[in-house]
Amino acid sequence: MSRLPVMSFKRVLTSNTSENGQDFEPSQKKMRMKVEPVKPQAAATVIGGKRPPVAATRAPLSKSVKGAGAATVAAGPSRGVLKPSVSSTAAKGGNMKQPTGAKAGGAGARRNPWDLRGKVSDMEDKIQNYQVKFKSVNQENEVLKGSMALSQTRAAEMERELETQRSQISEYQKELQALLGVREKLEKVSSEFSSLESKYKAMEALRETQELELQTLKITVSAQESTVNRLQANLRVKEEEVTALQATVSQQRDELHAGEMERRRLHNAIQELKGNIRVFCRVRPLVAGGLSHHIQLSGSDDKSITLAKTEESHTGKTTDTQKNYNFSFDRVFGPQASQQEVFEEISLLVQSALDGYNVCCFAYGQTGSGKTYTMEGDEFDETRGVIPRAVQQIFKAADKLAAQGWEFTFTASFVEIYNETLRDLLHTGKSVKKPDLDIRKTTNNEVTITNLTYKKVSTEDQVLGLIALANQNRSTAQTAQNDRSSRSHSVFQLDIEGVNVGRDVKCKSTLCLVDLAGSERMVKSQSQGERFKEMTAINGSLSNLGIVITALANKESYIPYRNSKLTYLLQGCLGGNSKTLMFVNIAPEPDSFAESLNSLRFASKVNDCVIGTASANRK
Ligand SMILES: Nc1ncnc2c1ncn2[C@@H]1O[C@H](COP(=O)(O)OP(=O)(O)OP(=O)(O)O)[C@@H](O)[C@H]1O
Repeated sequence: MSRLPVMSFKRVLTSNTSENGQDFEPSQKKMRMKVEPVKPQAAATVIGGKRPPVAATRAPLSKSVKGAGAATVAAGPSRGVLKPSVSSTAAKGGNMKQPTGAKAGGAGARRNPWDLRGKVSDMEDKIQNYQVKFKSVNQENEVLKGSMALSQTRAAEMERELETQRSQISEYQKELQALLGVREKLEKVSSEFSSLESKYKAMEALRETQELELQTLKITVSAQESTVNRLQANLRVKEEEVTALQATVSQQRDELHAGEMERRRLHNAIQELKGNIRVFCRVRPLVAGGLSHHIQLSGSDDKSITLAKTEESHTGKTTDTQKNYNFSFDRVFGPQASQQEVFEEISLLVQSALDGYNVCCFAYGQTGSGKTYTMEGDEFDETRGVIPRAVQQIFKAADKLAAQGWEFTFTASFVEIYNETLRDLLHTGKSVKKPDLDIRKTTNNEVTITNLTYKKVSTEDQVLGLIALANQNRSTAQTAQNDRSSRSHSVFQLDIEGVNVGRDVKCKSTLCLVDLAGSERMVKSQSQGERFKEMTAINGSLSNLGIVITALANKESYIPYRNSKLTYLLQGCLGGNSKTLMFVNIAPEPDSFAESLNSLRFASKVNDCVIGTASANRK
């Protein structure tokens, strides 16, 4: 601040004062007139913007220092204006000695070079003037210092205020931060809210859809309820009908059962009328074809057979005599009779087996007469024999009876009797030594064979499989011992057990199908050694069969069943509680005449027997 007067001083000299002092121009009076109205505002502008305090202090200063000086110094650019002020002061003060020449010369007049005193006087005026000015500046400086102190105080106050405001701003910033956090939360909440709102809208839409569906469902349910009501009403009607039908069914079942029992009774009565032992004769066709002349079958019925033998006259003088041997049986089948025809007659007895009666069917005749063909037949359907057909009938009938509440179990066995020794034809073991078979009687007086294979069967095929196995076992033995099958009896047994739980009825029976050994007489075969033994055994068992049947027919107290394995084994199927069918097979060749006659005689004896009334094994 203190440089101002110095600078101002020099400059005033430089710019406005010429070497020759021309700054004291005649127009200085005009200049002073211009300076006087300097306003405080101008000073305020120069000081630099802190207007209010400075303005307040400058007003008095302007008065004491003649305002124009102060204003001139402060204004700077108005330096030239100072000259008139000084001139004015000098003029007023009258201290300045006006050079005579100047006075004489008036304004703009220069002192003469020689007017040194005038010049000195001018210089002294100038110095005085500057001193005044210096004082004024000093005063102004002081004022400015005071102003500056005030300004500093003010600045300190403002600093404090600023600090206060800063701290307030900091507070505000914190609050702003907090508010920003709040705003963030608010935004989050807002977005959640909008998400929830959209969810709500979706839920609302769903609810509306579901309400619609509910309405539809209600309508459907209502429709279904009425349907259910209608159906329930129908159901009640149907239930009543079912109850009535059940009563009818029950009644019809009773009637059916009664009918079935009646059928069995009548069937049995018919069988009894036919005789519990029946004999069928079957003549095999000639191997070479054509007709046999010595066998005559009745054309009127199917029950008679005549063996005619023409005896030549020993002397040749008389005519040859023909001797006829007439036999009649329950049925005689000629060479043309099919397996089916033959079986139709037997099927009634097979039915009896299912009804609970023991049934025994055996084929008797000389070797090659057709016993095996009759009992087993061969593999073709139409030539199947009695055993496969009987098995088929039994399983079919059992299936039908199942509808009436009957349940059946079947057990099959196949045994061979050779030389009074039993052999299990269903044995499948590999051991060379076969277990000994022995005929025993159970506590129920039933005949059973120890160690024999008893197979449970439930289908026809299973039984056919067993028959095939039996034949295989027989043929194996046959190769070891020539023509063994002709000299052994084979006995197929099917044990049948039936139960009708609903009716509390049970039945039990055995179907026994026997292919007997060849019945040749010993005389003809002229057997010796092993063959003699075989023939003895065969003849023994066959003759014992005849004896047993005769004893049964005569109702003898003792029946010699145990005299042979065959009769012992067939004990259950022969006698009072059984139905017996005997096939007598005849070979049609002329050289078999004697054997045929022998067979027919044996069969005739059997045919004459009337075995007591059979009773079903019912419980
Ligand atoms: N009714 C028949 N129709 C056609 N062929 C028959 C008839 N009877 C038997 N045969 C045939 O005669 C032959 C002898 O019959 P089969 O073997 O049945 O006699 P078999 O009495 O059982 O003899 P074996 O005592 O040796 O067993 C067989 O080839 C058989 O096919």
